[in-house]
Amino acid sequence: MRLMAEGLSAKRGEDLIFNDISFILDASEALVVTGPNGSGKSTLLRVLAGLLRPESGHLKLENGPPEIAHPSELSHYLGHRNAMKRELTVAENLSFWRDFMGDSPGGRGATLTEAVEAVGLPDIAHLPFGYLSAGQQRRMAMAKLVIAYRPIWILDEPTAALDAGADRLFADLVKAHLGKGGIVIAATHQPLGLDRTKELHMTGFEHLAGDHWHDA
Ligand SMILES: Nc1ncnc2c1ncn2[C@@H]1O[C@H](COP(=O)(O)OP(=O)(O)OP(=O)(O)O)[C@@H](O)[C@H]1O
Repeated sequence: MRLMAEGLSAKRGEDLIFNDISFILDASEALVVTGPNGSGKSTLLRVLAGLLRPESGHLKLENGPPEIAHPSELSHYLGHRNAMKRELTVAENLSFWRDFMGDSPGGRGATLTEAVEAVGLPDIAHLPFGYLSAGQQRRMAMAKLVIAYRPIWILDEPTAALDAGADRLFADLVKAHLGKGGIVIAATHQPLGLDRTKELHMTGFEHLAGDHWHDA
């Protein structure tokens, strides 16, 4: 599978936030999007997730499932907010997401037990989401990534509120996903602990895109 962004630009209100962004990601590749506050990282991720229409340019998928009209149909999007109902239990929230998202062709999501174990919190799925600490809430939001199978993960500041242990756990989840041929695009101010990533540095109109492979 190959995900290609060609000449993307996006507006917020009347303002052009970024212009002419292109990249190519093959299976097992990660793109880390960096840049100062307000440079357009979240806006770009929302475009990639199909939540915001680009002003110009397009996204293309090569060698993907034939029935897919837009790459967003194969994507998980984890935004700044966790998108979980505070009044429902963790188990109810995750079950909702599993049923709502369904699995993309070519894979199967984890069971509820496997998903909460994957984020290191096997014993609190019966609690209302609102009872959890900020870090526990973020970890449970990550469990959404594995409870329904999606080959493309789009992650906005995924490790905000996480402690060092959860950082490592998250890096392991991402590595496992890449190891199975997944694609990851993550906006972050902190290193994700990945060995090799492509990097896109956003600076408003003057962004630097390229194959900057980093060794950890
Ligand atoms: N809904 C909106 N309406 C109008 N302008 C917006 C909207 N959302 C974001 N913007 C503007 O778009 C620009 C880019 O914002 P964006 O959230 O994409 O930046 P970012 O790089 O993700 O920032 P941060 O590192 O602070 O999360 C900012 O100038 C912001 O004020």
